[in-house]
Formats: sequence, C-alpha cells, structure tokens
Amino acid sequence: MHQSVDAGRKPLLDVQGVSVRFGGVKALDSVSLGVSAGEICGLIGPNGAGKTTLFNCITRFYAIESGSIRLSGERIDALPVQRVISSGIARTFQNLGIYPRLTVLENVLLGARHLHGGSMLGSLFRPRLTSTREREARQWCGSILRDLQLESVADHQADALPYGTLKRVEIARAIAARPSLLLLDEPAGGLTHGEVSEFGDLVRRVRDQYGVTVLLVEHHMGLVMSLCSRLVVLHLGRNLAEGTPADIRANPEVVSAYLGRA
Ligand SMILES: Nc1ncnc2c1ncn2[C@@H]1O[C@H](COP(=O)(O)OP(=O)(O)OP(=O)(O)O)[C@@H](O)[C@H]1O
Repeated sequence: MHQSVDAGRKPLLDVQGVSVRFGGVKALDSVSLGVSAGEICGLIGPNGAGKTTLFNCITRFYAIESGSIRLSGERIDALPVQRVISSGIARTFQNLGIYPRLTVLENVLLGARHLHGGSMLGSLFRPRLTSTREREARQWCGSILRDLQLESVADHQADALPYGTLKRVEIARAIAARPSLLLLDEPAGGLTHGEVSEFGDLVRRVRDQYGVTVLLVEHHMGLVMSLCSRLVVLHLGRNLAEGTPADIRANPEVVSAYLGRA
C-alpha cells in the first residue's frame, strides 16, 4: 500500500491500487499516490505511462476497474460525473479547454456556474434577472481576474488573445470553481521559456492565495523540478518511484526509464 509523505496525516487526495484497462492494454496497474493539502506534487513519466488516464479517473471521465480514490477522506470514484466539480476538483487540459468565442469573463464565469445554481450564460444576457448568487459569482470571478492580472482583457473574446494569456484564463476558470484540488495537465506545452517561468510563479501564487493543492502532469523538467516539492513517477502504468526532485533526479531507474530521454 502507498505510504503518505506525511506519516500519520491523511492526504487530501488518496489514490489506492487503481487499475484501468482499455481492451488488452492495462493503462493503470494498481497505481497509488497521495497528495497532502497545500502540496504542489508532480506526476511524471514517459509517454503512455498512464498520467492522463489517472487524471481521467480522478475526474470520472473513466471508471476504475479496481482500487479507490478519495478526496478529503470521501470516496469519489463512484460519484456521478456532474458531481466531480462540486466535490472540489478542477482541471486544466493539454489542449486549452477555453471557449474561443466567449469573452475572458464569460469563460471564467462558466467555471463558477455550479456555485450559483442557474444558467450563467443565460444571465449574461438578462442582467436584471441576475440573482444574488449570480451577482456574487460575478464579484468572485472579477476578483480572480484582478488577482491574475486579467482584468484589462475581461471583455476580450478569448480567440483574440495570445496563448500565454489563455493559459492564465484557464487557471482563472479552474479557480473560479473554488476547488480544493487543482489538476494541471501539461500546462507548459506551447509556452515560451519566459512564460514557463511566469507560469510556475502563478501556480505558486494561486496555491498560496486560494489554498488549493496542485497535482501537475508535465514533461517540462525545468518547471517540474523547480515547482514541485515531491514527484510521483509512473512507467508503463505502474508506480516507478516517488520522492523529492533531488531524489528523483538521482534515481537510476527513473533516469533509465525517463529522465535520460526527457
Ligand atoms: N481512451 C483510450 N482508449 C484506449 N487506450 C487508451 C485510452 N486512453 C489511454 N489509452 C492508453 O493508455 C496508456 C496510457 O496513456 P496515457 O495517455 O494515460 O499516458 P500519459 O502518461 O498521459 O502519456 P503522455 O505523456 O503521452 O500524455 C497508453 O497505452 C494509451 O494508448
């Protein structure tokens, strides 16, 4: 069984012995990991290791064959898909999950839609019918845009903005859902060197300011090693290693399976 990093303290996210099969391919073979509250944990490994599949299991896109997934002690592996966000999990995608024809504010409001209980997009066009909860959601999203320096582009259509800005919009939308756990799937893809470093600062700031715990899948080793306090390595659908960035860099099995080629 997986041992949490903080002995005696229950992890916020607790994955135990999760297996998933696609036809003859065992994409995850009894994978376990724990992420403590407030941690920025990296999930790394070669292509096809099972990282995105694990994210898809945590967010209920895929059903698990065996094992368990808990958030704050509660089983979430059998939740209806529509309850995942309200359970406290938000996610960003390898390919931006942004609506290009909507404005930045509208995209971020969509992240908060489960908080106000109504049709946020409908309310955008019916301002006088806006309920108190919808007004609160707008205030909440406005404050996030200010914090993430997106206020000046709030009314810009998303497809008119540079990629680096849209990555920030995606984080803003995820935070709008008030998650306890934020899953970031290869966020550095498509960013310039300078943008990657800024992105790392942003994730740290968001963790500190909004109290979210972060699980990051990423191949950009510069970002992973500088941002994460702990790394979990998957290989061929199995746990290969776990430890601090320094431990992982020095692990001959990880170097041979992944880092030597990354
Ligand atoms: N929907 C699916 N149907 C069939 N096979 C799948 C499906 N999703 C993933 N797989 C397979 O599961 C295995 C793990 O894939 P996964 O995408 O999770 O790896 P990954 O570690 O995220 O890789 P990468 O770093 O390239 O994104 C691979 O063999 C992949 O082909």
